[in-house]
Amino acid sequence: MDLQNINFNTRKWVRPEDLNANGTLFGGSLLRWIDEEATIYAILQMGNGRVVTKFMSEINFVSSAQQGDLIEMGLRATKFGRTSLTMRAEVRNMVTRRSILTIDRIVFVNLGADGNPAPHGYTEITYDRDRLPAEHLPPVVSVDA
Ligand SMILES: CCCCCCCCCCCCCCCC(=O)SCCNC(=O)CCNC(=O)[C@H](O)C(C)(C)COP(=O)(O)OP(=O)(O)OC[C@H]1O[C@@H](n2cnc3c(N)ncnc32)[C@H](O)[C@@H]1OP(=O)(O)O
Repeated sequence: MDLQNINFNTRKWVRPEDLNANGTLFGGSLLRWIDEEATIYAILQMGNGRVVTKFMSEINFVSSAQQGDLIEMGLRATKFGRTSLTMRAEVRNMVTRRSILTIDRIVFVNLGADGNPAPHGYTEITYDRDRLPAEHLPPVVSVDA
């Protein structure tokens, strides 16, 4: 994976409650963190609080992390579709830079107020917060409700 262009933003300290029975970082904790990080990234890129995870390619748990390790999560948009955004993810040890996890493709879909895919209108990455929504959105109203 080309790491040159990945931005590493959020850092985490591996705590006792994040460990599995082997005493290393629990994969479920890692996936929860990366999913949240990726969702925020998708909101920032597509300028909409109403986005959903559509697809994740295979997850490679490259190496484990130990209690007390500092890790950092990196994401980069790789494709702007009409209603979707594809990104790649990498988690690494902040000190040694050893790779911990990679996901080649995470796809998010931008939704309209009706809960259906809607064009987001973007084709380029923003490195700023210019697309960040200013307000929370009401929940999607289902026509079946
Ligand atoms: C004060 C400030 C406030 C700021 C504001 C903050 C708000 C803070 C909000 C927090 C927000 C939390 C967000 C939580 C994030 C979840 O937890 S999401 C939960 C898990 N995900 C889900 O529940 C999604 C369930 N799936 C679905 O609802 C439907 O599949 C979807 C997403 C509506 C898509 O439906 P669909 O029929 O597949 O749609 P379709 O038009 O065929 O495809 C749409 C796009 O997806 C692509 N696609 C479809 N299938 C695939 C596939 N298998 N692989 C790759 N791409 C695919 C298509 O190519 C298309 O892309 P484009 O070519 O348009 O770019």
